[in-house]
Amino acid sequence: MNALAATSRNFRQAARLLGLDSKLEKSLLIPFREIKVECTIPKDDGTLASFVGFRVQHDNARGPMKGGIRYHPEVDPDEVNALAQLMTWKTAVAAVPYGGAKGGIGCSPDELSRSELERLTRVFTQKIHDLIGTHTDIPAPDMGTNAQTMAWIFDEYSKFHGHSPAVVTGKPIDLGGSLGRDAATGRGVLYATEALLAEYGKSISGSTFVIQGFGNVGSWAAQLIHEKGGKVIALGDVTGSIRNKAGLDIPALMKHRNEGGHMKNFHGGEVIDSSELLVHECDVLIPCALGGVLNRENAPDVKAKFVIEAANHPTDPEADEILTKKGVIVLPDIYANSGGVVVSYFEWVQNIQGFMWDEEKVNMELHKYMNSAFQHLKAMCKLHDCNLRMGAFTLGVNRVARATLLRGWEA
Ligand SMILES: NC(=O)C1=CN([C@@H]2O[C@H](COP(=O)(O)OP(=O)(O)OC[C@H]3O[C@@H](n4cnc5c(N)ncnc54)[C@H](O)[C@@H]3O)[C@@H](O)[C@H]2O)C=CC1
Ligand SMILES: O=C(O)CCC(=O)C(=O)O
Repeated sequence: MNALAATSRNFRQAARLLGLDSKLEKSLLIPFREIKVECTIPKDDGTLASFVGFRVQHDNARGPMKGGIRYHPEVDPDEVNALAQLMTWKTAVAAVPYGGAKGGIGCSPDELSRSELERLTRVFTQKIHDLIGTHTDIPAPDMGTNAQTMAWIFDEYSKFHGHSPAVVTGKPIDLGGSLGRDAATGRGVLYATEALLAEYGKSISGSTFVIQGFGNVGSWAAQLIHEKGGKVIALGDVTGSIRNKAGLDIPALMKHRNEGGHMKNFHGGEVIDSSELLVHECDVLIPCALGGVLNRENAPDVKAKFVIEAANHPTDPEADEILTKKGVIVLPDIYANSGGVVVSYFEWVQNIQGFMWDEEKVNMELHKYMNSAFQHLKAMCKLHDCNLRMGAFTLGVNRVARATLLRGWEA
């Protein structure tokens, strides 16, 4: 089942639990707007290269649409659509005043030079600049993009609309980025994991972790878990996977990666086959890379007691059922990885106010938002006698449905 079918299925299940009117259900599912643009750039060698860029704006009942931009070869319209829909429920679960959107360009960022990436980002921005905006749709980083990408979008957009730092979040600090945004998704994952483990009388320091992905989300999650005394015993990325039963030295691994080193060349761990990573023995498994990595093939072999969905849509519905039957507790993406969009909201607020918060305030507010969302999520699980995924979906969908009904449809 592809990401869109899976996300829509979860939405429909939640709509049924909430007893939503079928017409409202249909209207909430259809995206507000789908944008597809051709982006042609001259490569450094003078030849032309064409790419397809997407932005799906799913819903704006609760506020301007919000969501990242992904650069990855597997970006396709259905996936972007699913990710945009997830953003609508995620911003509602997090209780930030936004709707949902997502964008992407089908490309391999590792195979493009910095200047090619800059040209591609600027062309994409030229094609969508009149459809995004501080109070319309606010992009942010996702897989394959980063603060530099956001700086180029901000600069290109500002050529058309004047100085507009709040049109994107996840910017470099020097351009109005928020302190703490770079770490925010990983930090949110830490707070969410702490809240979940506490329900079972467990803690970070007494647990072992396996992490897939060592980019923005995975490396921050690993570092913060390591600082809290958690033992990261296996870790993998696109360059390979490693393990160390005594716990990997995460700061040393960060240094190794920052110097361009591949996983398999890191001396502090034993190389394992990447197919072993997700089924490795551990207390907590944290996928922080691609979607659909937990599926019916590997789910029966998962040994973790908890799965924290730091990636978007890492568990397909078949795997979800298998894991539930096995008694594995899955903390869903629309709550677990919401720390990024929460601090994006703080960045947007700071840009609009023209006032910068210190990092302590950012982290303290993030903690409050993550804990409050967890309490609301638990309450929905109790009310609807459902698992955490349905608890999160009913929480998010109900808030968006209420906002939609209050706004009405009169022309
Ligand atoms: N950056 C953010 O603030 C947020 C990101 N997310 C989600 O978190 C996930 C990761 O995003 P980022 O860390 O931002 O991306 P990133 O581009 O910084 O890092 C991606 C990581 O995934 C690894 N990876 C890629 N393909 C892989 C494969 N086949 N097997 C194993 N590892 C692989 C890469 O090596 C890299 O370590 C995505 O699902 C994204 O949608 C969710 C919320 C916010
Ligand atoms: O920070 C944001 O606005 C959105 C981040 C994102 O794309 C996500 O949460 O999946």
